[in-house]
Amino acid sequence: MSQSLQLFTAYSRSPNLTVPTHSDLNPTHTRRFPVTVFPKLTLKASLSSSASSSSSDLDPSSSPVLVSGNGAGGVLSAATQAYAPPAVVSSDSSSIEVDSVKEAELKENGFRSTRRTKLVCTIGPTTCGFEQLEALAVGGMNVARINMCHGTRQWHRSVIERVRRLNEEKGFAVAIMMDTEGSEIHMGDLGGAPSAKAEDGEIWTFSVRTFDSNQPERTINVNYDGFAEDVKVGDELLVDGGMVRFEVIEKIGPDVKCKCTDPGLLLPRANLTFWRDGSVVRERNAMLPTISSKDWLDIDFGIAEGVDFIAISFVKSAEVITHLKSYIAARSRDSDIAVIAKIESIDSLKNLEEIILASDGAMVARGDLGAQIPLEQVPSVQQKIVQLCRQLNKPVIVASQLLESMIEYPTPTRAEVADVSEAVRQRADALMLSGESAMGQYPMKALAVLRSVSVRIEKWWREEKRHDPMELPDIGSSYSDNISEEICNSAAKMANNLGVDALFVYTKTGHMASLLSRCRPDCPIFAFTSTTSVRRRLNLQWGLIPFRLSFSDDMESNLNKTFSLLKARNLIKSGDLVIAVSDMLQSIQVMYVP
Ligand SMILES: Nc1ncnc2c1ncn2[C@@H]1O[C@H](COP(=O)(O)OP(=O)(O)O)[C@@H](O)[C@H]1O
Ligand SMILES: C=C(OP(=O)(O)O)C(=O)O
Ligand SMILES: [K+]
Ligand SMILES: [Mg+2]
Repeated sequence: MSQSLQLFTAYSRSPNLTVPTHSDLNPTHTRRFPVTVFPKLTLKASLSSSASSSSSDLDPSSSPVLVSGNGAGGVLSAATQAYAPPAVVSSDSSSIEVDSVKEAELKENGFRSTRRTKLVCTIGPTTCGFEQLEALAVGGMNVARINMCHGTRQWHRSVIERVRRLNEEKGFAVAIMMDTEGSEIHMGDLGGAPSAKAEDGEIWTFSVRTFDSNQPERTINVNYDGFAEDVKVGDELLVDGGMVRFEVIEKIGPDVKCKCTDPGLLLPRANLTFWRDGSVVRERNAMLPTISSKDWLDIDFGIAEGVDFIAISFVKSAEVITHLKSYIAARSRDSDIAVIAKIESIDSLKNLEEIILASDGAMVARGDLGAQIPLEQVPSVQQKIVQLCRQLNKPVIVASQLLESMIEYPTPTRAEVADVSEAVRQRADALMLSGESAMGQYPMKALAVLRSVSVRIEKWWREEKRHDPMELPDIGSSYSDNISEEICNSAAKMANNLGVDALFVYTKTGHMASLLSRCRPDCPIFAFTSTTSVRRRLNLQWGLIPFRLSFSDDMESNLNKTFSLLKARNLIKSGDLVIAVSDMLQSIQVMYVP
C-alpha cells in the first residue's frame, strides 16, 4: 500500500441537506421464420474463421468477427478451451468468487479486452437442458430469460433450478429474468398445430369463441373478449407486427371475417394488432390491466423462486411499477428482485421518463414496439430510451430480432451485424436473444456472434475515442448521493485520463457500481459485493465484473485482501494501476498493485 495515493476524502456532511401515429408508411414487410426460405449467400472466407481458438473468440485484435463451427458443439468446444475448471465456490469469508468464464477471459486477454456489453438469452425448448444452459453460460450468457407467455410453470421451475445448480456447481453468476405475459391480444394455440398457412385472398374467421379439439378450418381463436366489438369493417389486422395481414370484411356476432392480403405463416399465440386510418387501434384494449391475474400468479411464482429480475410487459404508467415494487418488497425475503419495464407500447412512450424513473431498468422490446409504432420510428426511439436510461442510471436491454435470421441460418445477415453494432455503439447495458436462443437452430452461434461483435465494436470505439461524452445529470435525492455521483464521475474520468487498468468498487447495495458503470469508462470495473444476489444483479450492467467478497469498512485492509486474493488467482499482477472507490468511505484512491 506504500504506493497508494489518497487523493481526497469527502465525508458526507449533513445527511439532511438535499440538492435538488402512425405515418402513412406501413411497417416494412419482413418475413420471419419460417415463412419463405430464401437461399442465403454466405461469405464464409471473409467473415468467419474455420477453426476458432479460445483466444480468437475473446480477443478482438486477433479474431475474425464471427465464430464458425458446426452447430452448437463447435462453438461450445471453442469456448470451453478458455473456460477454466470451476472456480472454488465457497462462502468462506476469506475467499473471493468470480464468474469462471470471466476469470478465464481476464487471464487470457487482460483487463482491456473483456466484454462490456452484457448478454441475455431467452431459454426455450432448444436450450432448456443442463448441458445447453452450461454451453450458454460458457458462451457468455449473463442473464437467462424465461418468458411466461410460453411453457408451464413447472417447465420454468426446472429451468430456474438448472441455472441455480449451474451457478453453484460450476462457478457462474447467471441471473434469472422472468418476463410476464401481459394483456396483449394474441391468437390461440391453433388447435395444437405447429403453424397454419394463410394464402392471399383466403377468408379466415377470427373469433372470441374457444374451440375444444375440433377447430373449424381457417378459424382462429382470439384471447381478447372485446375483439369483435372493437374492430370495424375495413380495419387492417396485423399478425406479429405485419408478418401476415388481413382486412376485416364482415362481423357476425363473435366472429370476424377477414380476407388475407399478405400471405404467410401463422404461429401459435402470435400477437395481433389492428390498424385504422394508419394507426394502431386502442379501444377498450387500452384499458386491459398491465398485470393480468395470470401475471400476478406468475409474479408470485417468480418471488417464490427468487428470480433476480421481473420484466413487465406492456407497461403503460409508472404506477403499475411502483405498485409491483411495493408488492415485492412486502413479500420477498430480501426484496431484492429488480423490476424491468418493457417499453413496447404507445403509452409506455408517452410516459417514458416517469416509467423509467420508477423502474430498476428498462427493455427496448422492439418486437411489440414495432407493431405499435411505424417501424421507421423504432431506431430513434431505441436511441432515446438507451440514452435516457443511462442518464437516469437504469440498466437498459435492447431486445428482439437482433439476429432473427439465425433462427434458421448459421451466420447472421450483414444488416443484423450492423444492428447489433449500433446497440453496442449506443452502449446499451445488454443485448437480448429471443427466438434465436429459445427455439432456433443455432443458439450457441447466435450468442457467439453477439459476443464477438460486442468485443470488436467496443474496442474499435475505445481506440478511436469516438464516444461523445454524455452529460450526466445529478440524480441523487440527498447530498450524500450527490457526493457518491461526483466521486464516480471523477473516478471514471481519472481512469480514462490516466489509462488505468481497472476501477475497483466496494459496494454493499451495488449502487456505487452502477454509478461507475453509468460513466462507461474505458477500463473494466471490478465490483466487489458481499451478497450473491447483488452480484447476480450487477451482471446485467455495462462493464461490471462482479465479485463476491466479504469486506469490512476499512478500505486499506479490503484493498490488501483483494490484491492478494486476485494476485493468487493471476487476475492482477504487481504494477497494475487501479483506482478504487467504495460506498463506505467516500474517497478515490489511485494505486499500483504492490
Ligand atoms: N418456454 C418456451 N416454450 C416454448 N417455446 C418458447 C418458450 N419460450 C420461447 N419460445 C419460443 O421462442 C419464440 C421467441 O421467444 P420470445 O420472443 O420470448 O416470445 P414471443 O415470440 O412470444 O414474443 C416464441 O415465439 C416461442 O416460439
Ligand atoms: C421482448 C419483447 O417481448 P415479448 O418477447 O415478450 O413479446 C418484444 O416485444 O420485443
Ligand atoms: K412476455
Ligand atoms: Mg413484447
